[in-house]
Amino acid sequence: MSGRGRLAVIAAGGTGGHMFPAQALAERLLGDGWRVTLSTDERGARYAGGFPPEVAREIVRAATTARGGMASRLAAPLRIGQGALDALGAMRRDRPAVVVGFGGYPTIPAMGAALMLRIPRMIHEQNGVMGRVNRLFARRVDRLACGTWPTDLPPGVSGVHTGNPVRQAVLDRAAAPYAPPGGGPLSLLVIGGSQGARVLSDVVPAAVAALPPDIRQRLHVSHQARAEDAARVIATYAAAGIAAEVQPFFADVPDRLAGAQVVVSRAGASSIADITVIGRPAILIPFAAATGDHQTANARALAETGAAILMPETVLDAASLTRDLRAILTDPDRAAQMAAAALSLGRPDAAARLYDLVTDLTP
Ligand SMILES: CC(=O)N[C@H]1[C@@H](OP(=O)(O)OP(=O)(O)OC[C@H]2O[C@@H](n3ccc(=O)[nH]c3=O)[C@H](O)[C@@H]2O)O[C@H](CO)[C@@H](O)[C@@H]1O
Repeated sequence: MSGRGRLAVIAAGGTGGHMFPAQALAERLLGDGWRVTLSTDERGARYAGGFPPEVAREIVRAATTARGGMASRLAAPLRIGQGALDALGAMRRDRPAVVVGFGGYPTIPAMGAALMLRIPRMIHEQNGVMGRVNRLFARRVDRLACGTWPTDLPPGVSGVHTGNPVRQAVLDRAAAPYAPPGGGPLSLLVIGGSQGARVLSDVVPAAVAALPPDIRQRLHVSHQARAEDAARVIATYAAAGIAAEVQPFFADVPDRLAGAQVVVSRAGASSIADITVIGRPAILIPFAAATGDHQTANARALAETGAAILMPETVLDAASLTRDLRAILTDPDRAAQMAAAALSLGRPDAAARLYDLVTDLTP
């Protein structure tokens, strides 16, 4: 095994969008004999439940200067500095062979410490527009791996396209045969990223309730909704006689994706990676306020190949969504073509490519 017990520190934080690709690389490294430490903050640790238990956790102090009230913004540099000291101490002690950052403020301490100690370093950018922290380190790393092609790489910086790595549970369903919508049961999956999306709870149940009765009667909806939105989502589906499961986070999304005839989703990088690796038709509603509108950039490739319908939030309403859902659910040929187009964009080898970059850096 080429890892031979060497240590890789994986730094990720903020949302699941950073944590899930990090998990995919961690799974791969462990499988090849590496030891892995996850460096994150308390918020990031909430999304680390799926990491293999062999992965050690290093919870660092972290903060953001981009959000929050004035007092927390002013205190942020101090907290980041404390976090960097935590990370520096841990790295002096453990001497990792490589540090890989996946973006988010909690990666600043680990990436900064690796820079100071001249430990080989790499970042992975998931989106079509770079995140702030990855941009900060883009010139100070040995490799920049890209999930898609960022439109705003800093001048003189070149990236390596790896795709966005997906978790093993997604790989286990990769290219699972698609059952186009026919006369039998129909399944719709609604996901709003790792935190759920209020707008999907505002619009999707009403759109589904307006589908023709013969579709509604055969439909099962899995709808991820924030806890505060769940009651009204459940009530709308129930009033329309639609079988629906509503949860704040589905732990078995790969299975639900594999079983879906159509998916309504935000256009976060991992959601798109999952949809394309398994290969399902999608209606994508990018989060308009994402940094640099990167979700629209993420969704564009799917829309351009006919894998997905891209519906900007500005034009989103229940009637448009009903129209598009109906178009897919009543046209098996089109649905099958969309599923095949999605699959053609999937990168099931992304974790392996990322892993190859790690081993290149650590001969
Ligand atoms: C609001 C926001 O700024 N989101 C950003 C965040 O993504 P965010 O954390 O929202 O989500 P992503 O779409 O990248 O990933 C969500 C992951 O959670 C999974 N899932 C989702 C719902 C569920 O019930 N169960 C489940 O397992 C999805 O299948 C996917 O694997 O980081 C991403 C990567 O930098 C960005 O592209 C997103 O724009």
